[in-house]
Amino acid sequence: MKHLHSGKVRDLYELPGGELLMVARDTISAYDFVLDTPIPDKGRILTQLSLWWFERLTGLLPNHILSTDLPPGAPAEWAGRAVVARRLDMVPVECVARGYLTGSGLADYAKTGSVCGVPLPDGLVDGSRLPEPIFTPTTKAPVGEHDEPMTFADVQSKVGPELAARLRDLTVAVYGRGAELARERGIIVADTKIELGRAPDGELILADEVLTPDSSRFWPADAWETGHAQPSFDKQFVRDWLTSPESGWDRASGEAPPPLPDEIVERTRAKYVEAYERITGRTFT
Ligand SMILES: Nc1ncnc(-c2cnn(Cc3cccc(F)c3)c2)c1Cl
Repeated sequence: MKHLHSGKVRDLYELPGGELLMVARDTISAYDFVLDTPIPDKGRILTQLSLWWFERLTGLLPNHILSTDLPPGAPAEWAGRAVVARRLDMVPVECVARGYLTGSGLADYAKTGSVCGVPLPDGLVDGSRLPEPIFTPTTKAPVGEHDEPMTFADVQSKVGPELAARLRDLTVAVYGRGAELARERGIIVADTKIELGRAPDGELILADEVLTPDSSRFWPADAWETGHAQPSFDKQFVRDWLTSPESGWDRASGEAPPPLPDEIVERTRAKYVEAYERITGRTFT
C-alpha cells in the first residue's frame, strides 16, 4: 500500500481501492517531542476507544469508518490499531471545542478576554470550567508550524457562513456528548479536536480519531482544581519523570528527551487501559 503521511503518533496509507488506512503507533509525544520509548498497546487502546466513540456518535453524524479488519498486505502487528476509512474532502479548519480554559485558550483569554473572538466572563483562571462549551477553531498549519486561532468570522470567510455554522454546532455537540459521558466516569475532557470531511454529496462526516487522549485533554476529575495546570490523565507520569532530576534531561536545552524507565512505561500503559475501561465499560484484552 502507498504511504501518504506520518503524524507524530499515526501513519496514513492509501489502499489499492483508494480507501485510506489509518494506523496508530504505540508512540507518545511529550513537550513537543515524539519519545523514543513506545507505550505497549497504546495504539490499539486508543484505536478501540475511538471506534467506541464513533459508534456512540452515529446519531449525531456519520463517520468515515469502512472496516476494522486488517486489509490484505498489511503487517499482522497492525491488527487492532488500523482502520480502513473512506477518503473525504477534509474541511480546511481544525475543529476544536473547549469546555475548560487552559493552554493556548487561556493565553488568548489572558490577552484579550476572549478565545478565538468568543468573549468570556472575567476572573477565569487555568482550569476554569466555561459557562458552556465553545467552538475555538484553528488553521491547519503546515507540518512543523503552529495552528493559528481563527474567529468564527474567519471560518465563515474560509468555508462560507452555512458550513461554518454546521462545523461549530457539530464540534460543540460531539464535545458535549463526550465530555458528559466521560465526566460520569470520572474523567474530564477539557477540550477536543475533531476532523470533519465532506462526502461527494456535501454531507459532513466525522473522520480521523475522536475523543482520545491524543485528540483531547483528559484530566482526572477527582484532581480538578482551578488556578494551576491540571494533571494529565495519561501523560502526567511521563511529564513528571522527564522534568525530574532523575531523567537528567534539561527541557530548556532543546535536546530530545531520554528513553523512559520501564516503570514509567508500565504506569502510563495502565492509564490508557484505565481510560478505555472506565469510558467503554469494556475490559481491554
Ligand atoms: N477519511 C479521511 N479522508 C481524507 N483525509 C483524511 C486525513 C488526512 N490526514 N488526516 C490526519 C492523519 C490521520 C492519520 C495519520 C496521519 F498521519 C494523519 C486524516 C481522512 Cl481521516
